[in-house]
Amino acid sequence: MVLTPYLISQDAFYLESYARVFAAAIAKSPDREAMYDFKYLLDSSINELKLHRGYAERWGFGLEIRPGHAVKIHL
Ligand SMILES: Cc1ncc(CN)c(N)n1
Repeated sequence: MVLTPYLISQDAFYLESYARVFAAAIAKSPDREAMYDFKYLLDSSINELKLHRGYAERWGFGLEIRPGHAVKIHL
């Protein structure tokens, strides 16, 4: 797969959405074990999002984009 600014931006939207869901899941976790599990997923999403930000900065494009059809149906 060729990484393009559009693909990276769309994936960043996907990752940010998942990160927000995992953050909400931490708040709603029934116990600490569940909190730890969701924190791991939150951290993983944020770390990947930072990689996307790195591409955006290096290649000179913004990550603020509206979700395309594929992302909308994926979420
Ligand atoms: C579509 C999609 N699915 C999964 C991941 C997590 N690597 C991602 N970045 N983008």
